[in-house]
Amino acid sequence: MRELAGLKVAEELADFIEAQVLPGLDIDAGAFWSGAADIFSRFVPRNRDLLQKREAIQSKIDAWHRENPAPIDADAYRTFLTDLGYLVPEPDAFSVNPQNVDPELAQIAGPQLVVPVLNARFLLNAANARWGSLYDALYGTDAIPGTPKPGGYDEERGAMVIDWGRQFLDRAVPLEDQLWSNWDGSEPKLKAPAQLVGRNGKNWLIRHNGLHVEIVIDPDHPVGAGDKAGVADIVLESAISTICDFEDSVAAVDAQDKVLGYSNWLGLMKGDLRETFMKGGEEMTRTLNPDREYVGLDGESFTLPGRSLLLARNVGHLMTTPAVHLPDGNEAPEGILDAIVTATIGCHDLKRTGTLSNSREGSIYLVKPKMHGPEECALTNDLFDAVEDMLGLARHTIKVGVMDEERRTSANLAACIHAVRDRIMFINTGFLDRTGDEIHTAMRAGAMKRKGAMKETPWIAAYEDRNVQIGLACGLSGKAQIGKGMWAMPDRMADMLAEKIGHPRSGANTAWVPSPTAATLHATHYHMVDVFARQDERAKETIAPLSDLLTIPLHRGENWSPDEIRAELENNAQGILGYVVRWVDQGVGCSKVPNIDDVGLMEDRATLRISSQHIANWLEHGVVSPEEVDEVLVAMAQKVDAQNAGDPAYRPMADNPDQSLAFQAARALIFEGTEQPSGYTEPLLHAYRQKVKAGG
Ligand SMILES: CC(=O)SCCNC(=O)CCNC(=O)[C@H](O)C(C)(C)COP(=O)(O)OP(=O)(O)OC[C@H]1O[C@@H](n2cnc3c(N)ncnc32)[C@H](O)[C@@H]1OP(=O)(O)O
Ligand SMILES: O=CC(=O)O
Ligand SMILES: [Mg+2]
Repeated sequence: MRELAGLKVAEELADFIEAQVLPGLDIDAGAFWSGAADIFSRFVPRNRDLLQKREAIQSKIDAWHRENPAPIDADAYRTFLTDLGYLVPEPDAFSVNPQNVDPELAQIAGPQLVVPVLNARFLLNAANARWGSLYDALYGTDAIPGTPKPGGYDEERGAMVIDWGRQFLDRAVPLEDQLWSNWDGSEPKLKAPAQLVGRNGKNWLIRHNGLHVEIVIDPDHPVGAGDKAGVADIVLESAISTICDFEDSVAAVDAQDKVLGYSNWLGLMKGDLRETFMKGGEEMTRTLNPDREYVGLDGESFTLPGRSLLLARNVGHLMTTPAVHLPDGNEAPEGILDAIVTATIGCHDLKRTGTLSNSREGSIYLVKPKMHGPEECALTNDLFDAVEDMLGLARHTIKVGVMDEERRTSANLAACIHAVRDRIMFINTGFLDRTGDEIHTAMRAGAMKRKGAMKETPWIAAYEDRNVQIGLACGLSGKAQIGKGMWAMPDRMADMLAEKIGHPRSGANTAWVPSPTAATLHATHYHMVDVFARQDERAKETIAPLSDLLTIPLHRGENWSPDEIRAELENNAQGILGYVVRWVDQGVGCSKVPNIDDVGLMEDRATLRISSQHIANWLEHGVVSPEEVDEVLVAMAQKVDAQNAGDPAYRPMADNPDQSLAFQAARALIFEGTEQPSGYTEPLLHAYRQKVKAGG
């Protein structure tokens, strides 16, 4: 550790900041560390107090439920929450006022991709996923029934893809007097002629609902050769923005991990990130795509962004990091370090020290997760003020995306938005964490419904509705995003196409997707729905009642059979083990884990929070016994071992669960679940991963 302005900073972090981050920024190392030390000294006590407040509130809620067993008296419960300060007064009517927000967030409705920041190969892919091949996305997934026949291009499937693509164009950008399938490749006469905006060589560029569609003409291409208009592909503007995630999709437990994440973010902000890897037996190097060149119909050249607008999701207020120790010897809050370092790195984009630019409007975009209520949002706001002062940035250069994913934030959403009203770039419903917090907050109220049934309960409908309605009432439309959550079945693209259109229909101008392919397919939805018109309609609605939001999803006399209980338990246990084993043993923070029906599910720390809290809740209320849980964990460990048999780096758990740190971590997440702060999984995951890294 190096002593810097009273802080003890891990060597690799100190070296990274001084040798790679600060050069080019006109910030002197001494000033940086004293600025950082000053921010820690000002914000650490407040951060700690707010964490203590979380615990104090939770223990009072626990006690109330013990004294007021279900059925819950809704009025008494609400009075209790008000007296507790859990519910705060609504602010007077106001409108948010962020300045210099890029159009990708304020004006364009389209998909938002999320990508783990520790994986440079995926990160580059994500940044480049601004544009995606619709033909590839359809051909290679279940969006089209069946699978490609092996042995080269499957013409029959190709024909289905082409047909799908033409029908999409007919719906999104119809021709005046014919179907796109009859088009001969001459200048397309669109029903709305102004939608035809330019050319790239022979390709045609169309703009609809703020999104571009490029019709690729290449008669020499195998697909274009068989097409009477020579169409080789339809390329869609897809991942309009991308969240580079330092939080729930990564396993970052020490200075080494943090520096890897920060250095990838630096590569993105400077535009020089590159990664070389083997794919299909060949070495390939991936870099960031340049912007795209077009010629307008008036003959004037113009460019369009070649890359997704990039945001960094910092960690929340809870965790501390061994990368920096405070003068009192304690670890520093990781969220404060993230704010300082990711914003400093963002200055490379503002100063254009590299070749490519991210924010054309000169903003730095940081997403803040897992905040509980307005005081915690105010902490973030003041912290970002302090970071701006330290870096000499104009006030509100750093924008914030507020994840509405904790119950105290949903219940006080207008006040939360008010706390960051001049820097807000989005609110969104992180329904996965939010479900975890729903269970944890009401842990002592009774046994929860099964996980699947939870989606049909009043609280979640009210949560989704209120997020849009309150966002609109606070004036977010046209200024910031109102977003929806993740599609967590990365291989189920047909289902996604059928269901996720519900997000733009709900008035959301973005929704999360797990992969570039999903981004391209989800982009088609924003051609079907005019989101801003939907927002105008929804702005007239009455806001869904808080009482629905506060209705706890308790089991109500459903007569679960032993088989149903077992199935629920097995499903949760398998998901936990399948995810935790890769996190703890291999440092993989986001995985596709097959569920009991062999559907690959995206698992991250938020889905783990739900599964572990759910079993903890059933244990607490005697729906399952500790012995049953232990027995199921061992049985599921065998299953997970079998699922990973092809991975040479995998360490089996079932033969000797007592010796497997991964198995022990999974078990602790359940058996110590009621005691974990807000039901979060990161304290235990970090502790076990650190043991593995230490050679344990
Ligand atoms: C509740 C929440 O907080 S949700 C937010 C956190 N979740 C996420 O960030 C999800 C991000 N997604 C992922 O990490 C991955 O898609 C997973 C883990 C779900 C699946 O990963 P895999 O099993 O490796 O995916 P799969 O084999 O289907 O595809 C891999 C290919 O897709 C690409 N890919 C997959 N996901 C992404 C992504 N999010 N961004 C960019 N590229 C991606 C990879 O680059 C790779 O392509 P390449 O070989 O050309 O590099
Ligand atoms: O972060 C997203 C969530 O659903 O949780
Ligand atoms: Mg979350």
